[in-house]
Amino acid sequence: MADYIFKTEGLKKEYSGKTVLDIEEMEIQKGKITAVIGPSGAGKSTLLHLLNVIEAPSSGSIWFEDSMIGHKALTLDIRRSMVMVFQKPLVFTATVYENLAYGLKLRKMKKEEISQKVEEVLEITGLKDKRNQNAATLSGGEAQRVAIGRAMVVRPKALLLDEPTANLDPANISIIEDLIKFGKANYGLSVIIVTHNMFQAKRLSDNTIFMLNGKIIDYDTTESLFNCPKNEITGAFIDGKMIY
Ligand SMILES: Nc1ncnc2c1ncn2[C@@H]1O[C@H](COP(=O)(O)OP(=O)(O)OP(=O)(O)O)[C@@H](O)[C@H]1O
Repeated sequence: MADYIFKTEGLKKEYSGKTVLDIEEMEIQKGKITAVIGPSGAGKSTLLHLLNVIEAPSSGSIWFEDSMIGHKALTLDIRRSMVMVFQKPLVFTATVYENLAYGLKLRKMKKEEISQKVEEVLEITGLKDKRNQNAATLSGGEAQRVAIGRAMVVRPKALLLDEPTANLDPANISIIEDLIKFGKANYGLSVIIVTHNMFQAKRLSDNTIFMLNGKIIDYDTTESLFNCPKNEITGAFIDGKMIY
């Protein structure tokens, strides 16, 4: 088995003839948390969309473990092995419990197993007291905890997070970061998180990718990238300087 969860080669994305993503080669390590940082418009969300097969690349190839993936080659098994969570939490107008149980019911899991898995996630999301509340009435932070809990409860192999804690308060950010770490430690999740929060990237990730103008400028362990960046532009960016 490959030691990467995703691998790409010659990945390019163009919109109306303008190249917004151009990555020669990239591997995302399995079982690790990888942060993607970079200024607005660098192509971070585009990269996640391509990995999640929400959008097709203009050219290039993507592998999920040992399988090449794309719109024409995506088995249900692989589709269910990766889940993406967006900045704006998506919840169904149903109880918190029903939201968390949804994906498990879809997989035709036994009631007792669903209950056991949902109880664990209710505990780690801190939503036990809200189990019967309509998720549509939750606060933004609680709703995002439901969205990430729902993504994790089905035990995907990869969790793709696009700025999941933007606009949330420190308490919710802390719960969500603990949730992500729990998923890595207990479910063996591979996580890719796009974040504008440098402190979050440092706190949470094993590896960090720095993107600029659609390209990967730096890709290193988080410790090396933040403590001794090999690239001058990376250093300037993480110091909060304008780089464009
Ligand atoms: N559907 C689209 N049509 C045209 N251009 C697009 C489309 N989606 C993204 N782009 C462009 O691609 C570039 C990269 O966008 P992307 O959203 O990936 O950047 P980002 O690094 O995630 O930015 P941010 O941090 O602001 O979310 C931007 O210039 C954006 O305007």
